[in-house]
Parts: sequence; structure tokens; C-alpha cells
Amino acid sequence: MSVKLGVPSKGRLMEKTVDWFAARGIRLRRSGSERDYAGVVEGIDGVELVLLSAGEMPRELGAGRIHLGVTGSDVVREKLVHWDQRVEALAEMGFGGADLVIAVPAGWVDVDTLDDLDAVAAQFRARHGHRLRVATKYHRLVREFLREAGVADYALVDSQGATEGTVKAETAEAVADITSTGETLRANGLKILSDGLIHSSQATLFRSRQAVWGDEERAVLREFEARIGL
Ligand SMILES: Nc1ncnc2c1ncn2[C@@H]1O[C@H](COP(=O)(O)OP(=O)(O)OP(=O)(O)O)[C@@H](O)[C@H]1O
Ligand SMILES: O=P(O)(O)OC[C@H]1O[C@H](OP(=O)(O)OP(=O)(O)O)[C@H](O)[C@@H]1O
Repeated sequence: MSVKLGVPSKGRLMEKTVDWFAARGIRLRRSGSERDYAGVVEGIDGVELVLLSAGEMPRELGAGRIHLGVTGSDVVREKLVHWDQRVEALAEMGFGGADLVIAVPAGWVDVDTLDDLDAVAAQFRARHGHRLRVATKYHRLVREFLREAGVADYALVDSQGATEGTVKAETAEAVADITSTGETLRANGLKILSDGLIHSSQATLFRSRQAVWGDEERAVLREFEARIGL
């Protein structure tokens, strides 16, 4: 049985993943057209390429349908409860870097920390009759982070894209989103709390703890690990 290697089929992680493996003598390519989601692995035996979205990689790793997979460390932490019991991070790959942060309106000049946010949240509810709304697609990570920080008086608003625009659109008062350069946050009049870093993410090669690791698969894994310098 081959070791199934999941690689992002598109998006910002795909090309750099191919380059990362090529630099280690493992060449990944599609079997056919650009829309062909089957792939070929050259340079190592016993590895089968599976092309899928970065967002779906955690589910496939967590279910053991693929043995190895590349996606963001934020995506795995968000989509897999007790993620480290279901996958193992084999290698941080050095690209796809982004910080998941909590940001508030730049005009909230007295709000710079999570404690300030907690105080504002209590006042907000008293004044407006509903909880302060935080827009994000990272529900699990944001809830865990704010619970540990002792911030409770808020409500999450789901936002699957253009999250930074929700404050000006008055569908939220704060956001939790990915930032690389900070440009989108600034362009939307938002500032990051000084203790508002939830997770520094980067593309990571994960191993599934749920996949079938028989003698054959383990032999391939050892060769694979040697080739990528683990
Ligand atoms: N500026 C950025 N915006 C969004 N994601 C970024 C950024 N920089 C790095 N990343 C990382 O890239 C990963 C998401 O990659 P990408 O946006 O390609 O996924 P996706 O293709 O949108 O996923 P899906 O296929 O599920 O839609 C995440 O781990 C994220 O942290
Ligand atoms: O800090 P910055 O450099 O401004 O990058 C952060 C922005 O980049 C992403 O949007 P993008 O439109 O690139 O990707 P998406 O399709 O995942 O929203 C992300 O959703 C942020 O909005």
C-alpha cells in the first residue's frame, strides 16, 4: 500500500509546497491537465500524491485517509479538536506565514489589551443590550484564546471572507483574522491588540496518527523522512 501524501491543489500554498519538495529531490506533478486532481510523485518509491484544498487537509489527516499532508498550522488547530492527538507536525516548511490576531477599531484609543477589550465588552452590553461581536472564521481558536484570557462577554459572528470589512459594515465591533503585512487591517481602520496574537501560522507537513502505518508504510515513511532531512 502506498503512503498517501496530501498537497494543496491550489491557493497560496500549492506552488511553494511543490518547490519545497523539489528542493529535497521529490518531484510532484499532476497526472494530466491543470484540473486533474490526481498526481505523480517522482524521486521516491511508494508515495501517492493526493491533491485537495488546504482547508480540507485536516479532515483527511484526522480520518486517516491520507498518511501525510501539507496545510497551515492554523487550519489544523481550528479544524481538528485535540489536533495533536490526531496528527503529528513533522516539519515547519517556512512559507505560508501569517498571524491569527484579534483587532479592534483604531479609533478605540483606550483599548490596547485583552483586559481593555473585556472592560469595553461589559460596558458595550450594558449600553447596547447585546454582546460585543467578534467576526471570524476561526471559531475554535478564538473561543479557546479568549476563554484563557478571561474574556467572556462577547459573541462570535461567522465570517468566511473579507472579515476586516465587517466593522465598517457594522456587522461586528472587532475581528479575529489572518494577517501577513497588516495592510488589510490598516486599510479597514483596525489595529491589533498588543496581546492579541492567537497563533503564528505557517505551512506544515503533518503525519496522520490515524492512518494505517504497517511495515510497508513505515519503511516508506523512514525513507521519506530521510529524504526531507528529518
Ligand atoms: N495573507 C494570507 N491570507 C490568508 N491565508 C494566508 C495568508 N498568508 C498565509 N496564509 C495561510 O495560508 C493558508 C490558507 O491558504 P489558502 O488561502 O491557499 O487556503 P485556501 O486555498 O483558501 O483553502 P481552501 O482551499 O480551503 O479555500 C492558511 O494556513 C493561512 O494561514
Ligand atoms: O495582512 P495582509 O497582507 O493584508 O493579508 C491578510 C489578508 O489576506 C487574506 O485575504 P486574501 O484576499 O489574500 O485571501 P482570502 O481569499 O483567503 O481572503 C486574508 O483573508 C486577509 O484579509
